[in-house]
Amino acid sequence: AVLPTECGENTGHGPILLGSPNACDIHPARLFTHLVMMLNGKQVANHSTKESCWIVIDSQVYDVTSFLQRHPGGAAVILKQGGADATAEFSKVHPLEYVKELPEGSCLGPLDPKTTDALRLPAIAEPKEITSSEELPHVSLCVVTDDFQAPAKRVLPHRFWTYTSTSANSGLSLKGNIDDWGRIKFRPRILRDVETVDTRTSILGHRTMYPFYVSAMGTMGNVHEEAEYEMIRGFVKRGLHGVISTASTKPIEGIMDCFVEEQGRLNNASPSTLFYQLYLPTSREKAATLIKKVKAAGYKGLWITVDTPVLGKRTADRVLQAREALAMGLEQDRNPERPPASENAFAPAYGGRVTPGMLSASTTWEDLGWIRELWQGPIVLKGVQCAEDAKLAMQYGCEGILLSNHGGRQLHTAPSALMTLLEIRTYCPEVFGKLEVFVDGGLRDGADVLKAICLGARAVGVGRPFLWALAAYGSRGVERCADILSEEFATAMKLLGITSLDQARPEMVNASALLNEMWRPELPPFKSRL
Ligand code: HEM
Ligand SMILES: Cc1cc2nc3c(=O)[nH]c(=O)nc-3n(C[C@H](O)[C@H](O)[C@H](O)COP(=O)(O)O)c2cc1C
Repeated sequence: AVLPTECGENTGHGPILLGSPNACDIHPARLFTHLVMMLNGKQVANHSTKESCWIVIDSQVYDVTSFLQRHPGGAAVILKQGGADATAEFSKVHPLEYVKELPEGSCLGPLDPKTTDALRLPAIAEPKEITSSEELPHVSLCVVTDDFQAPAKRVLPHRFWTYTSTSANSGLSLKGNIDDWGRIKFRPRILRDVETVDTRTSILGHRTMYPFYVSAMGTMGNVHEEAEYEMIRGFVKRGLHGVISTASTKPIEGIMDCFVEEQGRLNNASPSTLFYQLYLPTSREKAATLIKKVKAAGYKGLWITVDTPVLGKRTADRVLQAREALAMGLEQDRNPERPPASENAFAPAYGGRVTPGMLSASTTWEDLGWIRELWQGPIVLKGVQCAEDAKLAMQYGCEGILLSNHGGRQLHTAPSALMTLLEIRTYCPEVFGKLEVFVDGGLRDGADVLKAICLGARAVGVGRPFLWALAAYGSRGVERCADILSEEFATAMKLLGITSLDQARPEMVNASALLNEMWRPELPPFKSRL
């Protein structure tokens, strides 16, 4: 028998090494074969149909035929890679360790590195409108956050643009988020000395330069190859905090390492902190493992997303997925409403599909008990949308609540965060003294942040503007986006007549237009006196 002799190398006729860093779990029945031969690129290239689909990931060959219809992201995206090296495409959306989730026996063995030229090329990826950032307007021409949209749209493949820019159902929640900021007006004070202003505050005890932070956004690898790393490089330089998504492209620990490295480069002068956004998997064991990992990595707060027991209806993504499936000859792509029974350990990513095992729809308030025991740090509920739940969060001892409708991506016609903020002010103002209240959704102008602060919010989360800035200009864009918001914010403070955030008062804004539409408990039946 031929035994493994060396690590990670193929001599052409020698054995293949199990235990090499990228060796997969080869089915025992195939073990012997794998000890003596590698797979040839030409052989792999012959398996590019839905009847037999092989792909290469990280130098290993996988038979994914049976997995095609079970892939939560749809069959078409994998079939496009049939007979080809899928590593690049795969790494854009999943950590490499995801391959372990393929059905047992899928790994056929290593690819002979001398035969990679014989592999198929993946079906042509959607061309970007432009390929070089030099063709984009100079970053300094972005003077309001909306200016990042057009460059991002040009750089991103259409489906990723769609994924980031659209929302649920007919898009009314997203529109409401954006519009409501404009419906609150300032009531400025004059003739106060506003020569210098202090824009600093703290979030969960961590100092920040400005009362806004970068919202949790999944699968950033779609918008920039350095994904979360590049986003971090931008916002740490500006002293902002960031919330890292469970659905991140890069691993939990890698993201923290990048953060620490960036901090080191700045001589630890940036007050930035990383928090972690948690999507609770259905399996408590998996959830516990994840929480322990997050804690060990050093994240400072757990932001549990509570507005996503299931994924909202991402209409535009659905259309694209149906088109893509048809283009690959898959008339019936997997019905998004009927996910495969198998469970997997990963975060919901994107694409508007239901992802089995990754979102617990049965979570209740009582679950906060065991989560807290494991986590033992500050907890923020992300996605509180009415006064009653704000009060419950207070009673359950949460350190914070984030009023949010998930950027309009979840419940159709869900209230904007500002509407919920007003509801809380009206029906349970005691909440403000007990926990920190954050808002997000549709914030595009730094001046608007100040309205939320006047109404009692601690800070505002900003999502898409940072994502688009990252897509078009990398960390430079993120810095620029932070600069735009901070300059607008500081200017607004001066024009409103305040020099520090503790001077921001509810009477400095006129929220009557929103208050008129705010929910009210049903009045007793009206009795006519006539
Ligand atoms: C190894 C096992 C795999 C697992 C467990 C897995 C899991 C997932 C999950 C959970 C999603 C997110 C769906 C959503 O939230 O909408 C997804 C999407 C996606 N996956 Fe995979 N995947 C695997 C393999 C692959 C492979 C081999 C490829 C090929 C390159 C791939 C490419 C993609 C793409 C492009 C999407 C986005 C789909 C869309 O936008 O509709 N995945 N996958
Ligand atoms: C592309 C994209 C991905 C997102 N991914 C997540 C996520 O993984 N987890 C989460 O809790 N919220 C996620 N959100 C919601 C944001 O955290 C935030 O609530 C929202 O984007 C704020 O609205 P804005 O984008 O209009 O600023 C995502 C939003 C977008 C646009």
